[in-house]
Amino acid sequence: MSVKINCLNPIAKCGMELLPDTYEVTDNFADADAVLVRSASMHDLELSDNLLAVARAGAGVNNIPLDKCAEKGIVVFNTPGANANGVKELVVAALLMASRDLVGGYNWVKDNAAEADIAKMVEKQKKNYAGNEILGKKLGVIGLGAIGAKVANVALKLGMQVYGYDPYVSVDAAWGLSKDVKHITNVEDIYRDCDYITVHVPALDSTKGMINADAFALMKDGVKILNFARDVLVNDEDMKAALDSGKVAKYMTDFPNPAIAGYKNVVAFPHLGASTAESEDNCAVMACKEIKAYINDGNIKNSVNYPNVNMGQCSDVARVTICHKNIPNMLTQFTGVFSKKGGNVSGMISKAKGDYAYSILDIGVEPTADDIAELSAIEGVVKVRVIK
Ligand SMILES: NC(=O)C1=CN([C@@H]2O[C@H](COP(=O)(O)OP(=O)(O)OC[C@H]3O[C@@H](n4cnc5c(N)ncnc54)[C@H](O)[C@@H]3O)[C@@H](O)[C@H]2O)C=CC1
Ligand SMILES: O=C(O)C(=O)COP(=O)(O)O
Repeated sequence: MSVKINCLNPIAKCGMELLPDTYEVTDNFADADAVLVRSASMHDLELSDNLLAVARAGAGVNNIPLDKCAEKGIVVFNTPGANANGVKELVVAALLMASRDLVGGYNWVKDNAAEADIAKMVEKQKKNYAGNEILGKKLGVIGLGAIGAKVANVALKLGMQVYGYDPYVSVDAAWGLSKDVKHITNVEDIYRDCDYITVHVPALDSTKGMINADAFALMKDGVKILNFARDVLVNDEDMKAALDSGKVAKYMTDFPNPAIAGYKNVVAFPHLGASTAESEDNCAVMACKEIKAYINDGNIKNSVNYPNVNMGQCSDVARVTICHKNIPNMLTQFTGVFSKKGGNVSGMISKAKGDYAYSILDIGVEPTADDIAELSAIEGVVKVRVIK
């Protein structure tokens, strides 16, 4: 079995090295069985019928057409938490940079580096770059997933009072969260009370533009906003008005766009959150393991559009996997294809996620082309694969 992998972004070598020798890298997207991607947008790409899987080496999947992939039986993975520490550390830097005018001070020194009496000038100039401390200040964290929980915990260690809001927090993330984070159930309490607000939610229809004029109206004057999640979470025009009025003292973001890049009191970075050697390695390793487990054994871990399913390795004659719609009466139809010719189904697992489901069947007979055609013809079946 030869498997063709296409990388839409560079993927760290230590991940690629985990792929077996039977895998080869292709530059041709249309030819690929599996795709590895970071932030490259896939929305305008034609998805071929042979494409089985996409692994996003990272967290956010807003660059991938998830529904279109599900409809074509393309399983999309991400790498939960693999770059969270990288982002957390950059957010800590941003918290400090929002408080001390490191950028202004640094630029002043650079501009005056040739002055012979610079050491003397510094003592006169420094008042222009004075700031405040974060100790004792209130930080609101919106979204307590892999990144938000880490940011909340480290901010407590830096002496901040931390307010956390996440109505859908996972059990894992909640376990990792310090009990000293104040549990907020109405996001407006964060807007009203906090000196710093940081957002760590995915870009969804429900979160787009959430930081807008209504939210600013509730906030303290001089609030500092940190956005290391996605630019679309913030309404740019409302942000510019809030910066103009002084409602927002600083907007720290990893997502510059033409509307806010270069705007007064905006400090923007070129999407650096996950750009550390450690995060890139962690994401690549997790993504490549996910692809290998799916392509070689049909097992799904960390998918965002199909359910997680693990049936280990096949010890019977053959394994057939089926991506299908989450509708009644599918399993009896699947087993029927094999049982009517005396084929024993020795193992079966089926799980659903939203409108889609995924089933694995281990069987005691070699499936024929007719069997596969029969399975594929069942209404609601999206993709059938013979693994072994
Ligand atoms: N700057 C960068 O380089 C990076 C940015 N990101 C961005 O950060 C986001 C978060 O990443 P992770 O923490 O790893 O993801 P995660 O999936 O672990 O956490 C997201 C959290 O947001 C919560 N959430 C969803 N809707 C919400 C709402 N309306 N209000 C409050 N909470 C809500 C979820 O319940 C979940 O706990 C990603 O989706 C991505 O957009 C992620 C990694 C790197
Ligand atoms: O993981 C994420 O959501 C990120 O934003 C990181 O993006 P990147 O892999 O650095 O292009």
